Amino acid sequence: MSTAVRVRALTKSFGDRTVLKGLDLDIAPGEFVALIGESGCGKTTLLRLLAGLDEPDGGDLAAPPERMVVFQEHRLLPWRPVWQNVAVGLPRAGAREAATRALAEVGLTGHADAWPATLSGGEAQRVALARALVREPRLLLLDEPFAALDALTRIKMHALVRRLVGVHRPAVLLVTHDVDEAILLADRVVALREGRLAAEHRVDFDGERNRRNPEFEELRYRLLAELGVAADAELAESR
Ligand SMILES: Nc1ncnc2c1ncn2[C@@H]1O[C@H](COP(=O)(O)OP(=O)(O)OP(=O)(O)O)[C@@H](O)[C@H]1O
Repeated sequence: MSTAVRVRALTKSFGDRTVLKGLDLDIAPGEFVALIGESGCGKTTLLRLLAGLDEPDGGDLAAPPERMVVFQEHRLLPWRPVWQNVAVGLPRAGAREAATRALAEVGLTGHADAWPATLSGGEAQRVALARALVREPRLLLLDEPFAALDALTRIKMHALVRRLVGVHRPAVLLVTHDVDEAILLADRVVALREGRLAAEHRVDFDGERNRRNPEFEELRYRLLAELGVAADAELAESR
């Protein structure tokens, strides 16, 4: 089987704190994997290694060079209009057309000449998504890209990302601490705990993929149990 991402026995420490302790992970071409885990467990550390932004201490890591990252904050250049933010780094010939197409895909056709500062948080994240997808990456790395958005915008972004990923078919690693988000979006959910993958589940429900499906609820509680927070979640929800 071909893989987009292949990670074996990956280790990473910061000072005397070992964050990744021999982690294995494969992602197939076009597969959408969500990585969940408690705050500080090393999710962003893994994503940064896959993005080539940091070096592992040990183990093997193979990821395609055609990779793009969308972060929690949009990281747009404030001194460039929206279309130039999308086109940044593209060959000059055809850059405007490519940016225009990408902005249309994320529903921002009318905003090509706007300045980033005039965008809402959700719009800015859609520009960041357009900037990533316009390059047709083989690997799309999403580091909690919806965490700073309000709940209604987040719902819309979930639908948009699912649609766009279905069209462009990159391999995706979504880092999130939101179990529901992971189950709603991913083909496979993996849980990181104490430096290793503690669990993984394929999301292939018989019924529809929404919170009303009992299969959704069952997987959600199983994942919360595997993360060690199921009892806390039940307590919080019974209030
Ligand atoms: N550059 C760094 N220098 C020192 N320590 C770091 C560095 N980057 C991460 N760490 C530490 O590594 C651990 C894992 O951090 P990481 O950001 O990967 O966690 P996370 O699972 O993404 O957390 P969160 O969900 O809160 O974003 C934390 O204890 C963090 O303080």
